[in-house]
Amino acid sequence: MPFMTSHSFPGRLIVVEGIDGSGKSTQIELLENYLRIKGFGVLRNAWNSSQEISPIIKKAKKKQLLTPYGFSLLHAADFSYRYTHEILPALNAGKIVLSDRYIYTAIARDAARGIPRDWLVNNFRFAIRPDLTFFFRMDPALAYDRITQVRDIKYYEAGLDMELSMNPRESYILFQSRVLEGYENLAKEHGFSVLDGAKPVEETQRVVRRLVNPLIQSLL
Ligand SMILES: Nc1ncnc2c1ncn2[C@@H]1O[C@H](COP(=O)(O)OP(=O)(O)O)[C@@H](O)[C@H]1O
Ligand SMILES: Cc1cn([C@H]2C[C@H](O)[C@@H](COP(=O)(O)OP(=O)(O)O)O2)c(=O)[nH]c1=O
Repeated sequence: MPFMTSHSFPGRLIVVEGIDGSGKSTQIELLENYLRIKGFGVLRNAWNSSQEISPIIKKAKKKQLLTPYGFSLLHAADFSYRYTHEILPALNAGKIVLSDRYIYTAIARDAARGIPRDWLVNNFRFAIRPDLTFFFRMDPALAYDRITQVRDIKYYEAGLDMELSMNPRESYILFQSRVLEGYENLAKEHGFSVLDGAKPVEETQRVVRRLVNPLIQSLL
């Protein structure tokens, strides 16, 4: 069964992927502003953000109740809820959906926790192929330094549950290097638009807009 068929909705699905700290939120916010100013209908949609499921994930995090499988299924439930009730309706209405992370996050990140990749891919067989996927490639050490300039690193984003190292920086680099490997394989398989997350924000956003423009001309 072909994995992730392309879609025939009038809208466009644009995805940003990359490890924590690679610049996804920064770029997607700039792109959203750019598109809204040009008069496009835009829906920005983030990983782990549904009203229905993300509170459960938050509670489970606090108590560290679940295993990687448990969290992977909760994140998949959150995604399928948003996909059905937010993403598809927006695409059907001819909107541009900006997805801050997509199923690739689960495949790369949960596989880095030892979950079989085929099982993960199978959980998301229903999802359509995005029209454009940006992957902000980033050295984990640089990403760590960026994040910790503005906030503390999160327990799970550093992979501290994996007991790779007691040192948060070392753990982050080891865990996110595994996630990065997962992304590199997906980038080849799915033809991601790979950008250098270490480049200046404005330079990257210029490239992002240059790649998005041809995709949305017919929506004008
Ligand atoms: N190209 C860049 N150069 C320098 N700092 C950046 C760049 N892009 C983002 N940042 C900063 O790095 C931090 C993480 O960026 P963010 O967009 O939140 O990453 P992500 O959403 O991928 O976790 C933020 O403080 C942000 O301001
Ligand atoms: C909170 C938690 C997350 N995870 C997994 C789920 C996610 O794939 C990954 C990242 O967790 P986290 O960064 O907290 O989740 P999110 O960014 O989706 O809000 O860690 C566990 O395996 N066990 C846990 O207890």
